[in-house]
Amino acid sequence: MALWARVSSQPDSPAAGDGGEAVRTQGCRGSAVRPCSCPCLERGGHGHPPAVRCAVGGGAGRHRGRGGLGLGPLAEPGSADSRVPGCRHSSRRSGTWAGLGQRATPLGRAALTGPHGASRRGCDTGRSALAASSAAPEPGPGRSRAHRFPPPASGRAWGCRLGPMARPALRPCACAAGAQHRLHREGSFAVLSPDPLLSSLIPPGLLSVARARGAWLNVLPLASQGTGHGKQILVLGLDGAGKTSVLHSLATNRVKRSVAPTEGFNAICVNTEELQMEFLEIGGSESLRSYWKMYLPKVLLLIYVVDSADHARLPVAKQLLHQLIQNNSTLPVVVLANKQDLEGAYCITDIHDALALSDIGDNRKMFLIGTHVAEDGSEISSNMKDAKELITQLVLEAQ
Ligand SMILES: Nc1nc2c(ncn2[C@@H]2O[C@H](COP(=O)(O)OP(=O)(O)OP(=O)(O)O)[C@@H](O)[C@H]2O)c(=O)[nH]1
Ligand SMILES: [Mg+2]
Repeated sequence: MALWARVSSQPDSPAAGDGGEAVRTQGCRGSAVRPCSCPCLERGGHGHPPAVRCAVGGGAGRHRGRGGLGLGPLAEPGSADSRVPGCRHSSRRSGTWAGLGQRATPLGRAALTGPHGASRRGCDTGRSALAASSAAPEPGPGRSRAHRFPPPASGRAWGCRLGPMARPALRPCACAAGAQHRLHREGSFAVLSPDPLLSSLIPPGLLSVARARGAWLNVLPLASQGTGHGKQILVLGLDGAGKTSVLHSLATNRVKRSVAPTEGFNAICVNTEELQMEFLEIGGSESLRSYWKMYLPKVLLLIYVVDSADHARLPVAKQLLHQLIQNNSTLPVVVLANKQDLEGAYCITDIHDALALSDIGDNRKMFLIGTHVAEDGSEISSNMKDAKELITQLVLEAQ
């Protein structure tokens, strides 16, 4: 049961679709909805931050039964919904996901959507549904250290992989970009990069860290039509949050869980119909976090992944996120509340509160999306597709 949220953004959000088929939404709105009494929040107790507006998405339209938490002026304000007395709602749809509108308020903005359809019972419902559908075991404490990328998927997003752990010697890359590649030998590992632009993403310090750890780095190539002008997206979050797993899944459209921590970084190129995007994940372990901020000025978008079930470290995740973006008031941020399949996972409302997203979302586009990478090999879930589409739209808008 996907959960997504727009925490705040500009009124001319890309999430605001053209309407199209109707998406039933209902909800409530107010400058200080505390606690919320809308159907999506039956679990109660959490309330909303001041000026948060909530709305529950209906089951029609392209949501296909997903629920979500939309925070921010996703769409133009809508009309009052007579089905929920005293509530207003609005909805617009763009592509495969719908945005819930809001009115800007001085303190913050938000629109929450809960699970759609008959069982509109709040985040717990969504979580248990996910847990029931997940056949994958929870990650064990000792993950393999061998960090491997999946094999090329339809020759598009994946293709080049070099490094001493995988292949002892450099050899010509057989990926689509072929001869465009420049090989860089860095001590015991190799970085393969299709063009100087992508190469420039890699900080020398990070290369050293990776070399010291004997890690092998992956810079996946642009597609053959690559222009060298990708749209960089930074992917950050604490170690174990699921960054690599999410990226694998976004790139291949198949669920592929990572089995080992990222010792340096991963750069992955994802092509959509509209554009080519370069995702750069920097590992979340403590020693790598100092590199995070180096990239913020260079990127169009920040994706911040949190482990929704790792309650103990949410304060750390919050602190790091706030520190990261405190000096950048306009960088769009997409927070992925990952591992929604786990029984103990916080729903996105709780994640919103735990990360204090209303404190950092006033002037920027900010989204909160519940994701999970549950069943290896299966097609990615609809909320992951939504996330991909949202990211694409944000990047397009940021250009
Ligand atoms: N249950 C569950 N496990 C997940 C999910 N996403 C990732 N995992 C598991 O969580 C562990 C960490 O995933 P990674 O993708 O390596 O996390 P990461 O954020 O890249 O971690 P670092 O590279 O160390 O910063 C792995 O065992 C994954 O299989 C998810 O949605 N649900
Ligand atoms: Mg990783």
